[in-house]
Amino acid sequence: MALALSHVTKRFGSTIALNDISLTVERGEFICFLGPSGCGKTTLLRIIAGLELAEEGTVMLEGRDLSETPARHRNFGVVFQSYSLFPNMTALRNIGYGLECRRKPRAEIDARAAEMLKLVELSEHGNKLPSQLSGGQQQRIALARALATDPEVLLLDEPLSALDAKVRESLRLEIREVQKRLGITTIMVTHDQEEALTMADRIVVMDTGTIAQLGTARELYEQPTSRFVAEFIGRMNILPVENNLFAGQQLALPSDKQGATMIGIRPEDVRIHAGAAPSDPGLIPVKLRNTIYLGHLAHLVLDVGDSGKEIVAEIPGHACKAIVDAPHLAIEMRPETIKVLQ
Ligand SMILES: Nc1ncnc2c1ncn2[C@@H]1O[C@H](COP(=O)(O)OP(=O)(O)OP(=O)(O)O)[C@@H](O)[C@H]1O
Repeated sequence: MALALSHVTKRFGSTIALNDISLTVERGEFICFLGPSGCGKTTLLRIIAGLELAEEGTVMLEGRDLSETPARHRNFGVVFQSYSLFPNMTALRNIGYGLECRRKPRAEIDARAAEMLKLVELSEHGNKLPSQLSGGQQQRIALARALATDPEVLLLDEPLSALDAKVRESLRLEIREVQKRLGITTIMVTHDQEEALTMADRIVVMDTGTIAQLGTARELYEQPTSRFVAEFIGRMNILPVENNLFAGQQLALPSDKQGATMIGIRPEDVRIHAGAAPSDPGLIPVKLRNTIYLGHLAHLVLDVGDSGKEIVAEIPGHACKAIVDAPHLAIEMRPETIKVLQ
């Protein structure tokens, strides 16, 4: 294990920014802290970086307690949201700056800066000033600068959020590729679930200073343990259940899910039966309120009987017409697709 946080707590006045956070990060792993604004993800990253002090708890790197180690001696590479490059220095000098501070020989600095520039595929831009580079290029220089000192851990604080969507998407893949090639342990803060899902080995979903759930993208999507996570990762229909009944219909809940009061079902798991007789057992009659056609797929907004509840179903775009034209519609919720939530 590379990094171990145990019982980290941080308050700002009466605000508890972090409440008893414990987690471990494996060597070479890419971890994302994901959560809504104010949940504490930046504070946690800053505590790991040594830019903020935890009131309680410890941060250990490879078994060493970092509590007494100031930020500049932690050998972490950090990239912030704003590129924070020195505007009067060329890309190459920006990259080599950390090595200059460490008083490395000039030849070593130049060679390393050129190597890092190549790594982020900007070799032909080394002599440009930041103002002569695009936002995406500046952020790649910032990444190269963070990596130049050969840090033990790379910390990324919303590094892509200032960039437009297209650049962001290509940089996601590029950062991930560089991270994998170097095998560097990396922690990234983001509030963008898609970013976390596409980049991270494991995701720490945070909610008001606590860890709501920690897992791979697939675990979080397929087995969310709470409503918060279920709604934060992907789309989820949240439905109230009483005595295994939903909207007056008996649900076929498996034995370990009996007694649930709230269930979730993903739109793509809601099965539509077009033309089904309303009384078919196991089916719940619905009425189509709205169709959102997105080309390869469509979202159907369905009213469940007279219950006042709605369910969103996702279907392939080509199946849309038959459903819209059907005289009766019903949905089926297969037990294995139903998630019990708290
Ligand atoms: N320096 C500070 N002084 C006072 N309160 C702070 C300070 N820094 C953070 N907070 C509070 O601590 C909580 C966690 O803040 P933090 O910046 O870590 O959240 P975040 O999840 O990174 O949010 P965002 O996505 O908006 O950056 C918030 O309630 C915030 O207002």
